[in-house]
Parts: sequence; structure tokens; C-alpha cells
Amino acid sequence: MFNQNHSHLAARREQISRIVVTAQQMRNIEERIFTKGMPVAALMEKVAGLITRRIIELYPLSQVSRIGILVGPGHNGGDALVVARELHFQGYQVAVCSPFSKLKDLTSQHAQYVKILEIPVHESLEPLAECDLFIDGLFGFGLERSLSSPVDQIVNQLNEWSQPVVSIDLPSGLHTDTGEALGTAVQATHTFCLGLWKLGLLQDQALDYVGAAELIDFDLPLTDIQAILEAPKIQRITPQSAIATLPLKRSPVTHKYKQGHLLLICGSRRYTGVAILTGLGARASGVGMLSIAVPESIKPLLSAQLPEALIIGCPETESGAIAQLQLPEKTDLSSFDAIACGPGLTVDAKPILQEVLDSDRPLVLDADGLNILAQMGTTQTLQHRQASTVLTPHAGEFKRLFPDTVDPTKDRIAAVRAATEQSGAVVLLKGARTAIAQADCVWVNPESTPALARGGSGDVLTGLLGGLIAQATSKDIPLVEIVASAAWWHSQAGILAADERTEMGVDAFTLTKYLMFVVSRFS
Ligand SMILES: NC(=O)C1=CN([C@@H]2O[C@H](COP(=O)(O)OP(=O)(O)OC[C@H]3O[C@@H](n4cnc5c(N)ncnc54)[C@H](O)[C@@H]3O)[C@@H](O)[C@H]2O)[C@@H](O)CC1
Ligand SMILES: [K+]
Repeated sequence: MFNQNHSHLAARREQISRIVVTAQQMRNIEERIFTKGMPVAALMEKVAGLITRRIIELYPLSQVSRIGILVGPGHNGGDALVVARELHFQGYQVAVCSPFSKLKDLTSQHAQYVKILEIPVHESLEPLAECDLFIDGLFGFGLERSLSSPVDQIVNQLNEWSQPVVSIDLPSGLHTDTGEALGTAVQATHTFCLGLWKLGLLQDQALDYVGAAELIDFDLPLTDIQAILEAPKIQRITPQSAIATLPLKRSPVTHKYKQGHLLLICGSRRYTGVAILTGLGARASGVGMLSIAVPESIKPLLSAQLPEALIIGCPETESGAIAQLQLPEKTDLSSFDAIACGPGLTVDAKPILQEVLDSDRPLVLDADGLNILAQMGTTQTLQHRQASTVLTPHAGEFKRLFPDTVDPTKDRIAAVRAATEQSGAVVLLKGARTAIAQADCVWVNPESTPALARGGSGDVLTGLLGGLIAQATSKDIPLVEIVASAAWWHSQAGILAADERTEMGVDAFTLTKYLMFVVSRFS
């Protein structure tokens, strides 16, 4: 009985940690449980109790004694006032800054009560200058417009001080869905996201404000969540979701051809190292057979670095790009389980791209593969494909591929969604929070490291991804999930390497060495 409950709780935690919601969806979920009878005030008490417990863990009274609480007009402010009261009872010196004259009823009641408890309440921030820690309860998912005076000045002042800030639900000033700072926004040290992950916290533009983000689960019933969340579904990648997709647990009687055959087409005389890194990424995927097509002149270099791979030397253009694919006898593109094409090709390799697009194999396109595709016209070119295509652009390549769609620097999730809808491809938009979309399914990678912002790390991802897709052809796993797993694996290797070697120590070659440690650590 005990074990059953335990595993039930673990399964719930996993499900909750994958869900991502918009402000409107959160409002609807909240409405639904209030309509069913959960009292608003009781939920606020519960949530604020959980927040208080976590603050005390992070900032015990022995280290922090004076806490400033910023209170907004809505229920985010209400949460903050309950936290103020509870911290006061725990022995902290608490002072409140409440710059709004009009508060929602419940918030107003809590404001009255903290005054009765003789907790000082000020309209301005200055009297709180001596505080060691701040709790930001100005706005949560109810923020509707840019911060205006005097709140914007309060936020700017808070950001200028160097004390730690814990933001309740979201850093105040951030748009709940796009993560954009509306005018200005609190730069938090920690963000305690309440109930379910808000989409804005997973957008790159929010990351300078969010600090260390964690979810405070307050037991929203899954049935009520699922009743509100219809497609498109946005999900956070978790270690469990990623590992479940990897080609682990091989059959004891398998052989190399059953473990996938990947063809990489990459490199030029100018970009030799890129081809090597792509090959090393593919190697780390565990793919059964690896063939790499490169210009003839760089074949010896590739053979030296990747002795297990079949290196196919191809005729080259004057500029040192692959001029035509010259596959070994009795081999054509349909001999492979997947093709990954693009890193280091240069745009002189255009004819190659047409050839792989015409094949009936799953295809990953990256780097120059994407640049050539953009020149050809993304949507009309991909219309003719007979198999799946995965595009892995960064924001610049994305704009070239999809010039008439949502700007990926403004709303990355809306952008990948529009791109997959237009092109039919699986689109992976690289960034600090890489987003992957296919049809109405979106995955976001919630953890990464700036150590990966370095030449060559994308080439490693292309190889890794190609290798995973080649191994998955016989399995019934949605392609978008394989792509999500590759993104997660790649970033976790970066995190692991940065932990050991600092963020400066993660060159792309080193990254390939850390890939295998990720899987052994999590599986
Ligand atoms: N979703 C849930 O289940 C729960 C939500 N709770 C809290 O409630 C919050 C949401 O509460 P609310 O809907 O009251 O929203 P907020 O507390 O985010 O604030 C909305 C209020 O601010 C005003 N406002 C919006 N933008 C403004 C601006 N730029 N300048 C000045 N005023 C502005 C609105 O008119 C409204 O009165 C959550 O973020 C969370 O902190 C928790 O109390 C408990 C559970
Ligand atoms: K807040």
C-alpha cells in the first residue's frame, strides 16, 4: 500500500513538472477549482505556507533577519502579505512596501491584518533599504500592461540594490506568456513558480530576470488541469521523458545494421573540424553504423579521427565543397536509416541538398543545409519531401528560413509553432531554452548552460540527433520526442562539463566526451 502511494506521488510529480501553461490556461484551471468549492483564501494560505517554508530553508534566520516584502494590488500581493505575516511569526523583522491604494478584497484584508500585527507598511521602497532579502509580490500572472510610475521606479531601485530577491510566481513585470519585460521587471535571485510552470519562464528573453526557478506544487488536481489543457500541448523536457526515448536496452542478439545506419554529409576544405565534430556527436549516439561523406581532400583527416566510420571521399568544387555525392558501389541514399546534412558544407554544395531532399529518408538539416534551403524557399521545397525533415536553426537561421512568421526573438514558442505548421518539418529552435515543435506538440528544454554558446557545439548536436533518429526507425517513437531527447542530452552534457571545467572549459570536442556520462548518470 505504502509503495503504491509512493509511486503514485512520484508519477504525479513527473506529470506536473512537464506541464507548461499560459496565463489564460492558469486562470481557467484556477476558476475551475474555485467553482468546485476550493475557497480562494484557503488556497492562498496553503500556497503562502509552502513559499514561507522554502524561504526559511534558503534564508534561515541565522543568516538573514530583515526581510522587505513588495505587495501589489492582486492576489500575488495577497500571497506576499501572508508570507510577510508568517515570516514575522517565525521571528524575522519584516517590513512591507505597498505602493497601491486600491487592493483586491482578500489582499486588502491581509494588508489590514499585518498592520494590526504592527508590521510596518510603507508606500515607498526607501524605508526598506536596510533589508537583507526581498520578496517580490507585486504582480503574478495578472499583469496586463507595462509597469508605470511609481512601481517602475520601485522595481528599478530594487534592481540597483544588490540584495537577493525571491519573486512569487513570476518576476514582476514579465509577461506571463512571452517572458518579455513590460517596461521594466524585477531581476530575481529565485523565482517560485506556483502550481504549474508558466510559459514565459521558459522563454530566452526572461532568463536575465528569473534567476533560479523552482516549482511550488500546491496539489492542483490533474483532472482539472487536463480538462483545461487541450492542444497545442507545451511540455517541459524532464530527465525521465528524455531517457525513455533513448535507444537503451539493446537486444542481446542485435547486430550493427539493426542499430541504425546514419549518413552524415558535412564539411569542406575550409571547415574540416566541423565535420569531425559532427562525426563525434554521431559516435556518442551509439549508432550502429556511421558513414560520413566529405570532400575527397579531407578524407584522411576524418579517417584518423573516426576510425570506426566509413569515410566517403567525394569529388569537390574548386572552393573545396562537396561537388557531388559519390556513394560506394551498390549503395544509394535509401541504404541509410537517416541522413544529417549541413555543417560546414558552404553554400557551394547546393546540388547535394537537392539530392538529399529528394530521398525518402528522414533528414536532419543544419547550418549550411538550412542556408541553402532558405535560398531555395523553405515551405515550397519541403512540400515535395516524402519523409520527415528536422530543421535545427538558431534565431538568425530561423529568420532566413521563415522570414514571414513570428519573430523568434519576441516569442520563441509561437515562432516554432508557426514554423512547423508552415513547413510540416520538426523545427528545433536553438537557444538557452531550446524549443522543439511538430504539429501541435511543443517541447521546451528547461535547463542549459551558456558554456554551449560556442562554435562547434551545434555540429555536435546535429551528429547526435542524426544518430538517434537512425536508431529509432524501427521503433514507434514520435520524431519530435527523439529530437527533444537529443536537445536535452546535449545540454546536460554541457552542464556536466561546465560543472567540472567551468563555463570556459567546454569546447565542442570536450562536449562530445561528456555525452556518455549523462546517460550513465540518469539511467
Ligand atoms: N493560480 C492559482 O491557482 C493561484 C494564484 N495565486 C496568486 O495569484 C496571482 C494572480 O492573481 P491576480 O489575478 O490577482 O493577479 P496579480 O496579482 O498578478 O495582479 C493583478 C492586479 O494588478 C492589476 N494590474 C495589472 N497590471 C498592472 C500594471 N501594469 N500596473 C498596475 N496594476 C496592474 C490588475 O488590475 C489586478 O488588479 C498569481 O500570480 C499567484 O501569485 C495564489 O494566491 C494561489 C493560487
Ligand atoms: K511576483
